[in-house]
Amino acid sequence: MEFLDLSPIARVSGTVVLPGSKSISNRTLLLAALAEGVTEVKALLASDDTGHMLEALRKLGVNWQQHGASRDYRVEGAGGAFPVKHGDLFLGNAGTAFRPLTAALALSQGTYQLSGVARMHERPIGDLVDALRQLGADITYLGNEGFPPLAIKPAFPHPSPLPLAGEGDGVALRGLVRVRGNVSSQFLTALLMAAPLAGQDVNIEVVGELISKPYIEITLNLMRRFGVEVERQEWQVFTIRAGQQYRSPGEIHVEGDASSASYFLAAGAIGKGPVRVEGVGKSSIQGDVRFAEALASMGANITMGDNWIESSGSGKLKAIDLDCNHIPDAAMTLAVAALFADGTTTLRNIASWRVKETDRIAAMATELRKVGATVEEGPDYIRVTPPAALTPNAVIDTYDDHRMAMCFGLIALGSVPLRINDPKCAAKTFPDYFPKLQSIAQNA
Ligand SMILES: O=C(O)C1=C[C@@H](OP(=O)(O)O)[C@@H](O)[C@H](O)C1
Ligand SMILES: C=C(OP(=O)(O)O)C(=O)O
Repeated sequence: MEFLDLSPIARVSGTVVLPGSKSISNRTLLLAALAEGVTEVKALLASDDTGHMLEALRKLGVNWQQHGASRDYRVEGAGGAFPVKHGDLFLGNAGTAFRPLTAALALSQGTYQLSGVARMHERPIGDLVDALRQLGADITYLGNEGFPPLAIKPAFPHPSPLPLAGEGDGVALRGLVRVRGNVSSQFLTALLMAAPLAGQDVNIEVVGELISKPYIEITLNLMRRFGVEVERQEWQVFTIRAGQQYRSPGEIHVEGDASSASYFLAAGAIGKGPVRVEGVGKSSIQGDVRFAEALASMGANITMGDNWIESSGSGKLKAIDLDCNHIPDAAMTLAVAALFADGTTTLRNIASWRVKETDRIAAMATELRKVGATVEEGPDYIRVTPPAALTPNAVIDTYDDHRMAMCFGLIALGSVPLRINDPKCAAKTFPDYFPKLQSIAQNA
């Protein structure tokens, strides 16, 4: 197993230009592929997750070119469903590729198989498949019921009317789809983005609580930029009227990744700073910019411009008790920052951590204990009490989870050396994370 030995970091300061947002990159690629016209995508994220989406789109007959070695791409939209009507797609562990492509392909009148890494085959997709079946989709589980891999066949004889879903239980809207919202918001995102392919009005009703709501805002924002309006009643019912077609906005600039920003902002607060991240700021459409608020409540000094955020601090943080449902990814950074706090930190409403790249509540608890923390875990929370002094030379396992690798890198700021196993798993969203962390570090 490859590993990375980190020396103690005495302090950090400097500026980091962020890689592109994963969530915006993969949504933009898919919408550009389905749109009429050519989209110039600027500053796309280069990582495993976007690589899987690009590769899948190529196989599905979508032409795209990278401009030289830049992060800029030209995508020729198919003007509707995918041109290639059959194929096997391998999507790694990229939720933002797997879930939205499942929905778009289920409404593309073709025969496809979708698979991923072993962990992707343990990540639930049943709620999305149930919802797509209400629209007439023909989807079969090739492994365990409710999980990838999936086989998709042509849905219904296009453009014949869809079945009347929901009849008999009080609602009889044509094209009514019900989807559960409490496992992953990516299911609703996937339905929303694919809805214009259904050839009729689609009403999506969210059943139960909707988690990770800010990601739905990203979805609606990008759909709007590609010319499709969604009518909504709060977080409950979303209507996509028939007759709308994605149209290229010409050019889309991908913001820096706000979740990736969290590691450097936390570093600035723990390692004195100032650390500035460039690429996200006040005008960001990503919910994870609100990580900065959480860090401020731990005592960090935060300043923000339209396109940058800066953090600094005394090195000592205040413990917090926070509902993190709106920032599920950046909340992992808070769990490690909690090691530098003056008491017990509780992060609540994070049940979705258990079905992501690994069981993140269990993984976080196990690895934090290796550096001496006292950790209590529950079905949907984690409680971290820091030790008097961090245990040196911990060997941190990363569970093929990019965020485990990235947030545990911050432990070097606690004056201890440590080893990170399999640091290259950071490539899911941030291939040069560790060099960038070193670039702002002054070693002790
Ligand atoms: O839609 C998106 O881009 C994402 C939604 C979130 O997932 P959940 O909705 O499953 O919490 C988040 O954790 C993931 O990294 C990206
Ligand atoms: C949950 C994550 O990824 P995915 O898009 O695969 O769901 C993540 O990046 O933290």
